[in-house]
Amino acid sequence: MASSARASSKAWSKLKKHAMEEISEVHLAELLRDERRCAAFRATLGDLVYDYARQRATPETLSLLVQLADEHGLAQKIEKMFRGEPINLTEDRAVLHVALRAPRDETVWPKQVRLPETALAQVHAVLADIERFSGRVRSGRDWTGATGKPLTDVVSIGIGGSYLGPEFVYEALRTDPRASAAAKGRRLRFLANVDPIDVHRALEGLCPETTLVVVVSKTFTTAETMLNARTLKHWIVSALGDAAVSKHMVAVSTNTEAVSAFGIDPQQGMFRFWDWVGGRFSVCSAVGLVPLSLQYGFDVMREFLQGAHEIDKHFAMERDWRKNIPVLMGLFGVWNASFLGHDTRALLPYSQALLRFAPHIQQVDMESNGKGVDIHGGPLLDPNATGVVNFGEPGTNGQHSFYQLMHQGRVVPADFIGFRRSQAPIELEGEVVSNHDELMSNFFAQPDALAIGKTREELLAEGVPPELVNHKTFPGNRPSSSLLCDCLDARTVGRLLALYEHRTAVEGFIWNLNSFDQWGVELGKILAKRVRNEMAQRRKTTTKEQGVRTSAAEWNASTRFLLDSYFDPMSSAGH
Ligand SMILES: O=P(O)(O)OC[C@H]1O[C@H](O)[C@H](O)[C@@H](O)[C@@H]1O
Repeated sequence: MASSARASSKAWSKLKKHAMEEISEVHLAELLRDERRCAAFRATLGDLVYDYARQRATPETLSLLVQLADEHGLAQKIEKMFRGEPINLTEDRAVLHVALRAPRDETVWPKQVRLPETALAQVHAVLADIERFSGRVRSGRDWTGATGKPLTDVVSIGIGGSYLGPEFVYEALRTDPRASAAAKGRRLRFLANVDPIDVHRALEGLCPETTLVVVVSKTFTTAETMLNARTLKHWIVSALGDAAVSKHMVAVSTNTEAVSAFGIDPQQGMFRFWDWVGGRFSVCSAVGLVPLSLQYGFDVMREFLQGAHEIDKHFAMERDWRKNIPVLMGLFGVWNASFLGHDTRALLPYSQALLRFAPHIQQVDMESNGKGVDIHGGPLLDPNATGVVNFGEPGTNGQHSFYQLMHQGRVVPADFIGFRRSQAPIELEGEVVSNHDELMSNFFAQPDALAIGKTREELLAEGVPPELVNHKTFPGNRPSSSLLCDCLDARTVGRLLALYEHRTAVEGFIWNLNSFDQWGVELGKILAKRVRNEMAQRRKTTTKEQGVRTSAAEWNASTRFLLDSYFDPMSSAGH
């Protein structure tokens, strides 16, 4: 497929040529002087603005990217996803996270993108359970701890997709006035890492009597999560006895048997999701909805789902790709990686509340598109460009950290995200602007500094000493997009999530890879199991008298040395 897709994709070769012969010759400073282009290079959806005038692209580039999307069957691929066809071929699974946030009556959609009725029924049955359960716990009366005290604190155990998204949403809403009022008197903690330090931190200041533990794991076999779950079970049981588990622990999973074997009654304390929800796309399932509804109440979370759904609808229904925001984001992602050769990109939200957005999108994107073969196991369409390195940090913090490299070092395409209003405004008398306006001044300035830069001539005209001119030159021509929304409320958090989920899907569809499996995480797990077995063995047999048994021969010399040194620092002395 890979080579034939490339051969049959006229747009691919045209884009290569266009990038080399035309785009390499134009500078963003020049492109930004074209008012008509600037006016055309933006898309809006309600209060949300996506401005891509600072992409290194001309109207010709955009036409070719649209052609590329069509040649790669983007519309058909999106349709298959919404209809629930098993597009995750290696696992023979549908990819239906969009059903998690669709209203119950969403079957009125055109049939090309009609979500399966059974999925919608399943989703809404679980949502009703979550609404009921979270209401009971939050009431402080209807579901209490084993000693009758209200469960005011929640520890959500989970890792990867069962952690990153919920934590991003938790942080994003922590300072939203409505969500924070609803969370009054409640605490939500996340326990992800198997590092015992994380247990210590998650439990700091908590008391078993008032704590509810939510064990979140799609498979209910993930080593880290299960050890942490056993650790907290022990914490609860040793304080309150075995019977307390049914009041203090619930599970979110697809694996009923394992939940039951762990000691949680699936009838009473399990919230289901399904194999058609990928871990990193599961925030809108019970994975996020259980802990977040406990913290912020179901009504707030309903708005979050509505926000995500708005984008889903726009993504599925807007067939003019020039107006479809997630499609544009994906097309520029492909353009920057495959045609302009940038293998890194930055996510720069100008909101401290989005501090965990980049880590979540890192998983969404890098676990999805960091692949070595195409969807059929053949060579990749673009072996150099799939799997972009994503990183990010809220502005303005990042400006005082890694922006130096972005301005004068490597070219890192960036997404700037800003808001018209702050979640928590401050206006000081005597200051020229509000604190939020101060923040946003940077949101508007940085993309231009990256795009336009500063020339030698300008510097010399300003009287910069000649020996400093080279140091102070900014080459510019560094691409970015700007997303501007009203305010970071639950609805907008949902919209941001869906935009970035779909960006990844669009890129995967164009690159023709499977964005929905993750075989690359398996080998490390298998090796860790072997090491664990060896460790258990050694801990058993190592005594003072016997000394440390040396590592089994199955390890290479380096691993053998490191293992020996871990067990006995003296063994590495002299090396
Ligand atoms: O939800 P779980 O089954 O515990 O899986 C947790 C995580 O671990 C796996 O290794 C995958 O890399 C992730 O995609 C997944 O989200």
